[in-house]
Amino acid sequence: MSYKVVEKFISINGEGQRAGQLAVFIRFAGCNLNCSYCDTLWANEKNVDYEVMTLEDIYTYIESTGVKNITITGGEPLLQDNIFDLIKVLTAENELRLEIETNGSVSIKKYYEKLNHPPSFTMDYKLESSQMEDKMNIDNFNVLTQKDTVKFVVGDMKDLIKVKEVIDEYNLTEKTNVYLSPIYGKINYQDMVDFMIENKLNDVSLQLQLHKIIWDPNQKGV
Ligand SMILES: C[S@@+](CC[C@H](N)C(=O)[O-])C[C@H]1O[C@@H](n2cnc3c(N)ncnc32)[C@H](O)[C@@H]1O
Ligand SMILES: Nc1nc2[nH]cc(C(=O)O)c2c(=O)[nH]1
Ligand code: SF4
Ligand SMILES: [Mg+2]
Repeated sequence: MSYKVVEKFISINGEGQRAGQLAVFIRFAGCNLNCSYCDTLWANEKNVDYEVMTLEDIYTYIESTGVKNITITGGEPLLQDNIFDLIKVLTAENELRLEIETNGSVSIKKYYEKLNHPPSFTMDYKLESSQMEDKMNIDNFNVLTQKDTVKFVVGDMKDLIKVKEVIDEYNLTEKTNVYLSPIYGKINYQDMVDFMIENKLNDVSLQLQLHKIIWDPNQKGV
């Protein structure tokens, strides 16, 4: 079994429930979507340079870092051949905490049905600004748990209004964690907080991508 890895690195997680904590990142090549704002489009290009790694190579690398939080991302990691096997191995280790960044278009059901300890999914709900909203697999909302997160990456007021509608329609804050994150450089943070106040968005967390504040926002490998 082999995987197309475009980068692997240690950093702090800049996003999600474990933001600020050390994490080891494995980024896979290729994606089925083409979000208007994607900050890793390079990883989705057909001729991107990648390292072929076996399951054992990835496991050995992760173990060698001594870091317990693992983030698997991309690209769209769930489309990587044999990704189920890698997730199975990494979730079988009690002391590791696996987080998967996924784009909301791929079914995550089988991970709940077949694994004793499913990973934590951070699943985007792509809004109009992304131009990918019609690709969402809404069925995923039925399987998410308190370990998971739905993330809305917002670019404007219209996106924010939709966020509230989707949260209400699917009772998302009762099922799972809900995060709001700005498209980098696109929307004023204070306008987002004002919207949260005006609409009583309880149980929703505003998230700024820490790594884009700490490092150059275009820097890879951080
Ligand atoms: C690069 S994606 C890879 C994983 C998966 N394809 C997805 O979209 O969730 C990782 C996360 O970065 C977010 N992201 C990408 N570009 C962004 C940007 N310009 N500003 C804020 N978040 C961004 C995505 O929405 C997603 O939550
Ligand atoms: N530091 C850091 N944290 C992250 N959390 C999720 C990331 C991603 O690209 O999926 C990411 C990333 O690219 N860098
Ligand atoms: S789904 Fe993720 S990797 Fe794919 S284009 Fe959108 S943000 Fe980029
Ligand atoms: Mg990123």
